[in-house]
Amino acid sequence: MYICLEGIDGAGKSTQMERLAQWIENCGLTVTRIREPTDSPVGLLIREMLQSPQAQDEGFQRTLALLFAADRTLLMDTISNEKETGRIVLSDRSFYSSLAYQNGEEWIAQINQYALEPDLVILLDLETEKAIARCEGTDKFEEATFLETIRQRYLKLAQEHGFMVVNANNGVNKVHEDIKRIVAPKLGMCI
Ligand SMILES: Nc1ncnc2c1ncn2[C@@H]1O[C@H](COP(=O)(O)OP(=O)(O)O)[C@@H](O)[C@H]1O
Ligand SMILES: Cc1cn([C@H]2C[C@H](O)[C@@H](COP(=O)(O)OP(=O)(O)O)O2)c(=O)[nH]c1=O
Repeated sequence: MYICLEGIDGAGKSTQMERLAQWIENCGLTVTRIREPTDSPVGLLIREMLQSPQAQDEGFQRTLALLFAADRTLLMDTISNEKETGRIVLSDRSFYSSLAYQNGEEWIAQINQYALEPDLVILLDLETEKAIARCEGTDKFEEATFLETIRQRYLKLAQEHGFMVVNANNGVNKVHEDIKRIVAPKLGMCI
């Protein structure tokens, strides 16, 4: 099963990924953790480019969208193989991040046509002000108005694609419990 956590910068994806992975492993299942952008040369290039002052320029954004699509294409064989062997793939982000952060829905869908759809997407919905407070504003993507736009796009995607939405404004343990309640029945596990 391919499970993905989505949400704006600072929503708690990395924190919850680790807790969820440990809980699933403690229940005796094998988990493969992935994240986007990856640690591949493409992913490292993306992270470098995100620091650029031009990160939000339209042309730059098109290049980033292509790089994000290329970066995730490298993951697809791994995800397919892990699913075939019955392992759980837990991902921090997916191609839905490109639909939320980059512009041109049809084009984004086209360049991501080889991206696998997660079997379960959990959106960590966080108030933008809290996200800004949690992030050091390390890259251009962490500006309040920009993040609020992204947050609203995620909520629209959630409605269109059946994401499970978790209130990420709560404490870490409460968010973790809410995520477990969603994942447990999908994996035939008890909480
Ligand atoms: N539920 C929470 N309440 C308060 N702070 C949190 C919560 N979840 C995560 N954090 C903190 O917010 C920051 C961003 O969390 P992180 O998991 O890295 O988010 P993301 O991966 O979505 O950017 C970290 O400093 C983390 O310790
Ligand atoms: C995967 C992906 C990430 N991003 C953005 C979201 C983040 O601002 C940035 C780096 O992702 P990430 O390291 O996950 O940031 P964070 O942990 O703060 O959420 O890249 C896109 O714009 N498009 C994408 O397709």
